[in-house]
Amino acid sequence: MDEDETHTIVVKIGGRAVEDEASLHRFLEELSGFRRLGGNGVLVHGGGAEVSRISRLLGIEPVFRDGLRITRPEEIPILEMVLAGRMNKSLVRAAHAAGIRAVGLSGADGPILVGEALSPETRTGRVVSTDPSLLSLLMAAGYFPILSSTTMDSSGEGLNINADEAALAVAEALKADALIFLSDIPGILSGGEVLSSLTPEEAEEAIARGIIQGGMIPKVRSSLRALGAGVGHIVIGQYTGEGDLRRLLEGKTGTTLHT
Ligand SMILES: Nc1ncnc2c1ncn2[C@@H]1O[C@H](COP(=O)(O)OP(=O)(O)O)[C@@H](O)[C@H]1O
Ligand SMILES: CC(=O)N[C@@H](CCC(=O)OP(=O)(O)O)C(=O)O
Repeated sequence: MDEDETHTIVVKIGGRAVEDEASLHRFLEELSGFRRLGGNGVLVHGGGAEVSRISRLLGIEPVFRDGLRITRPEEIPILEMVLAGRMNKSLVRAAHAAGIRAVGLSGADGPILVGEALSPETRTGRVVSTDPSLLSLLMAAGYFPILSSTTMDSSGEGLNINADEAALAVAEALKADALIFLSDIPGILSGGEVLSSLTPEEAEEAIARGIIQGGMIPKVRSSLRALGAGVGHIVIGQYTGEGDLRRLLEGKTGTTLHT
């Protein structure tokens, strides 16, 4: 990034990527450097695997369809405890340790994200409105927002939004220059190889053929919507070591989605 350019990036970090403490620390150090050069951004995090682990301890067997948790009302407090609580606060602490003035939020703060349930039987939702003004206010004051995807509907009832979809909504609302999905895989895999780029047509075909499955489906669908919304650069990949953030932003690693 040139020193006179201001870039706004949205990074979505998946739950399993957060658990790799050494990589997380290196990523936050590089993010801190990006901010010192004048870059802005928001970190949206997941944590679905940890939610499932705690749910099972409490006797609730998680149910997923096409990578989305089919959320029952009794799972909302667990989601809020794990995502808006433990995951969010541990990321905020790790970011401060890397020199980032982080502020932890959930989608319901502001509210940044308001959703609606996919059907009357579930508390899994889709985003219906995004207000980025709280995020912009914090960024303008030098803070770095770290956002969990838990939120609410228009009557204040808790709602579970997939973190990939929350990241898409934020990237769209902020008109971000780039949307980066950091996961536990180096990109979209086909036959064991990372695909360096993918068009919307190729992505839909890969979903239809079962090459893209489970948690990769919401990531790819959110990427395709971000492409349609004019987000400049969309990449799915992994952070393993110093320089990966720059390489992901330059499309030199991971899978870049393009038209
Ligand atoms: N074609 C594919 N390429 C890479 N990963 C895939 C693919 N299809 C399914 N996956 C699965 O998607 C997972 C990433 O999604 P998810 O578990 O939701 O991660 P995150 O927590 O980062 O959002 C990978 O670990 C992998 O198991
Ligand atoms: C509706 C839905 O699926 N919500 C997700 C929210 C967390 C998430 O997306 O976590 P990862 O990014 O780590 O997968 C869930 O309940 O698991």
